[in-house]
Amino acid sequence: MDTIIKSLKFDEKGLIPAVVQDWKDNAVLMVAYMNKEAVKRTLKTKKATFWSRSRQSFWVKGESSGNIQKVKEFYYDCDGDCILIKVQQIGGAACHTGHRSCFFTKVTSAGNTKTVGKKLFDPEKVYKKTK
Ligand SMILES: N=c1c2ncn([C@@H]3O[C@H](COP(=O)(O)OP(=O)(O)OP(=O)(O)O)[C@@H](O)[C@H]3O)c2ncn1[C@@H]1O[C@H](COP(=O)(O)O)[C@@H](O)[C@H]1O
Ligand SMILES: [Mg+2]
Ligand SMILES: [Zn+2]
Repeated sequence: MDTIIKSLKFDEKGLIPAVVQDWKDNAVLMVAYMNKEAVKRTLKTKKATFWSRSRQSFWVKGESSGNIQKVKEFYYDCDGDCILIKVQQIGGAACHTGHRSCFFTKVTSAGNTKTVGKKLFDPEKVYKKTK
């Protein structure tokens, strides 16, 4: 565990980005940040755990929606400044908007934006209390 932590480069705020991919079809689901403790918790519990910059707290993805991410594989890149986890996405959708992936806004070649894919759940219903 400590060897892994030492191989990772955390930024000046103690964070490292983590790309989350679906373990079956490699769809890119979301990007979030981990600190050292979030990396440790993710490896130990096999549940994707991040540091939420907006909430300044640990965030076990799915803690309120139930859409947890079971970690199947854990990678870091050549220079240790980015994590890649392959997960089994419980509930099918990673994004809090109800989309499967956070990357549902496509910039077209003409320079416009287009929403890709459909919502798999209604966030109003899944996240009962509003932020
Ligand atoms: N559920 C999500 C969620 N799922 C995916 N993402 C994406 O994960 C990234 C990190 O989100 P955060 O705002 O938590 O953290 P951050 O990026 O460090 O902070 P910001 O600077 O973006 O505000 C963003 O790109 C989001 O699009 C989510 N971001 C926030 N949430 C919120 O997290 C809470 C718990 O949700 P569950 O984990 O699904 O139970 C709810 O309040 C949700 O609204
Ligand atoms: Mg963000
Ligand atoms: Zn999202």
